[in-house]
Amino acid sequence: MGLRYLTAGESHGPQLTTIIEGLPSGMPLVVQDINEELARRQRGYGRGRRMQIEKDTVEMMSGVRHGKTIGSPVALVVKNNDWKHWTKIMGSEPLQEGQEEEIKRKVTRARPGHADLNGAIKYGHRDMRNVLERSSARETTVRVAAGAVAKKLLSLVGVEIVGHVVEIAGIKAQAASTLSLEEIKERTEHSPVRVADPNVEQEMMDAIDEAKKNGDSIGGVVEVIAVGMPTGVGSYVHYDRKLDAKLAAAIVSINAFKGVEFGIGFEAARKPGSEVHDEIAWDPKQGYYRKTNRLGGFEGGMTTGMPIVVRGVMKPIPTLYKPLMSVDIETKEPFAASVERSDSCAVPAAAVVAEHAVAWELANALVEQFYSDRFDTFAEEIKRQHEFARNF
Ligand SMILES: Cc1cc2nc3c(=O)[nH]c(=O)nc-3n(C[C@H](O)[C@H](O)[C@H](O)COP(=O)(O)O)c2cc1C
Ligand SMILES: C=C(O[C@@H]1CC(C(=O)O)=C[C@@H](OP(=O)(O)O)[C@H]1O)C(=O)O
Repeated sequence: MGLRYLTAGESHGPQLTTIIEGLPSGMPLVVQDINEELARRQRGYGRGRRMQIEKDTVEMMSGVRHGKTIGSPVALVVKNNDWKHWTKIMGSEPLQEGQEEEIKRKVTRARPGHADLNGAIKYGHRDMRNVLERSSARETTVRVAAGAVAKKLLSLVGVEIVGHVVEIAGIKAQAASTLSLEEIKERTEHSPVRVADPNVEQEMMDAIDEAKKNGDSIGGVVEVIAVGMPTGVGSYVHYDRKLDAKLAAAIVSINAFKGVEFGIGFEAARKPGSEVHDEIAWDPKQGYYRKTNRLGGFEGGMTTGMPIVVRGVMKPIPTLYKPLMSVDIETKEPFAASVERSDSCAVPAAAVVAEHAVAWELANALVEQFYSDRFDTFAEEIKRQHEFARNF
């Protein structure tokens, strides 16, 4: 038994919804736990006007009573403020005769890099709005809401997690490996680009301004660090039980993410084994540990007990105010792609999304491995695993 969640909702529809199942009963949870994370996702330099329209907050519709989970599914809703401007275009009622052209705002010129054309062909939509409404990263709002619940569970069993930006458009932050997780949290929380290295902050902001001015977009790299996971979570026995593989899928599932690495990542291809693998040591206080953490907290699909370090690369935003060429699906003529209101860089926001995507997978892995219907016994099992590993 693990956790699962679904999301529903269009970008300009009335609301986004998530239903989370499998949380142990008796876990403390309040809306503020989630709202703080939603606010973090909304901050970040480079976003378009939509973020000024929205002020994402969650309504808890089920599964929590008097500040604690009760074992039943937790349903969370985030209303779209923008919906009021889109009720005609996005309404569920059939259109009246003559209304079609007036209100539909049909999208027929696919944006290269977005889901428009493939989605239209797949589902047979002549209006690509039917695709973009759901492929939009607006959905990451409720993924963060579900991830915030996971983060809460993790914090209650001693696992802390942070996501931050390490590169934007080729501008690299100094490695944060010398900083503690707390320091990274503190430094990045008030940084407009969510970067721990203050020396590159302005340069990154300038690059975003420049891209915006040119009607272009830029991408970057985010890093998520998690500390406090017990040793031996995940498994080597089967491909679909490897926890690093699940984290990789979670990162690439985020809109516009194209690659993942753990620890020194792709650098491992260029180094001998003696400079990649982490020597094992033991001391009476902490038990086994690695002298370095180049593999980013995983061996054999299982946690080593060292910090988990996972990075993801985000491509530049596909919607360009100076659009690339495309084809109109009505006429088959070449046309500049549609321009929808858009961000020019969403890497800082995506760092928060990645943090929550990883939090979800870690919480799920703990629930699967230390399953209990009750939160108190679940938390005790995790404590026992820490002790077991320490005394092994
Ligand atoms: C936080 C966030 C904000 C995004 N904002 C935009 C945007 O404003 N305009 C856009 O075209 N794409 C935006 N994207 C990226 C698209 O959603 C994404 O490229 C698209 O769904 C196609 O999926 P793929 O790039 O993963 O193939 C955003 C992604 C994230 C994570
Ligand atoms: C709404 C969000 O991001 C959106 C993601 C997105 C896309 O194509 O992915 C396109 C833009 O939508 P809109 O045209 O409504 O401004 C972004 O604002 C959000 O992050 O909450």
